Amino acid sequence: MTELDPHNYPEGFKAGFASFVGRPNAGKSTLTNALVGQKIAITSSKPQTTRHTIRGIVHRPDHQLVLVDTPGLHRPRTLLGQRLNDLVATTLSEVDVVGFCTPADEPIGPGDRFIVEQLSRLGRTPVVALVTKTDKVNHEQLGTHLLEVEKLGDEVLGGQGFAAIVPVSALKGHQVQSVDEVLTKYLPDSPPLYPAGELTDEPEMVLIAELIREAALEGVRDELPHSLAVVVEEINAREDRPADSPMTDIYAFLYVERPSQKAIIIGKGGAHLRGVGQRARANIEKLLGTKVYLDLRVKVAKEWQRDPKQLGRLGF
Ligand SMILES: Nc1nc2c(ncn2[C@@H]2O[C@H](COP(=O)(O)OP(=O)(O)OP(=O)(O)O)[C@@H](O)[C@H]2O)c(=O)[nH]1
Repeated sequence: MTELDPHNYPEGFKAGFASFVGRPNAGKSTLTNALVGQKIAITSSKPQTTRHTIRGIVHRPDHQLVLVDTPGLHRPRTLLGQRLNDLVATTLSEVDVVGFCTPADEPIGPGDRFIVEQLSRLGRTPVVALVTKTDKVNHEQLGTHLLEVEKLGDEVLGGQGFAAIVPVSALKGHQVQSVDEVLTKYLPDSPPLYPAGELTDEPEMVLIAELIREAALEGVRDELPHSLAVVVEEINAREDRPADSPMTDIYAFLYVERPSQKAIIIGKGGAHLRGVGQRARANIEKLLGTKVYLDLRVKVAKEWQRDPKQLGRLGF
């Protein structure tokens, strides 16, 4: 990685913000990770795991692209859904370019149209279509999908349609570079916005909560898809540790809506919760680079998805 000093950067340097939107599961987090080159956003095979705006930062010698990973844009159903959509709208009005992600292996549907309609209200912000997961289709299918995407852009975005259409496979690393180049075209001339080496500005607490939530949902997603919230209460560096072997103590609560869900999270004889602790700890140790002691408590918070006070307390 090239060291960049905010006061001393190459002439013509560009820096700015981009955001990926698309239906749940469209591949936004995976693309963010592929661009940044390290696991930052949380990916999963089930929709709507990304609740927070997590930024990945792409550092290159001549530009810096700050990615804002938004939750799946969708029609609001619960209050939580409404908050997510507000978050998406606020985020999108502040970025330099939007990447609309649509998976190559799924037909363009009403969900895509709904999202592009929302994007058409953004005014001057350019929208680039990113056709994701191209490794899952053959050339012919890809061609058909690209034409459909073009048609959608022309119909909904008016005269110009999408600013560009780029096929990409984040999983195979195919065309990831092109996505970076196309998005960078729309960034303003600017000094670097973040120091080199910084990959995300999301507070550690939120990243850790996401890692615990991801571990907790493993194996029980069908039973608890949206009923789980994780709050990290405390992160402390353990005192009296040798300098070459630091340890971090982390205390977190897992909130579910019903006692039956608490039983699922804890599992028979505590087996599920033990597994959650082990999986989450391994990932948190990678994130922090220290050994971790993880204390997890499960609590029932009824109907938290619909209660504004609870939502505020849980950080939404
Ligand atoms: N084959 C293939 N699978 C992919 C690719 N990109 C993402 N996926 C898979 O698609 C699923 C969803 O990917 P995510 O990156 O979590 O999707 P997302 O849009 O961030 O999802 P939400 O957080 O629900 O909005 C995961 O199982 C990924 O492994 C790709 O390029 N090729």
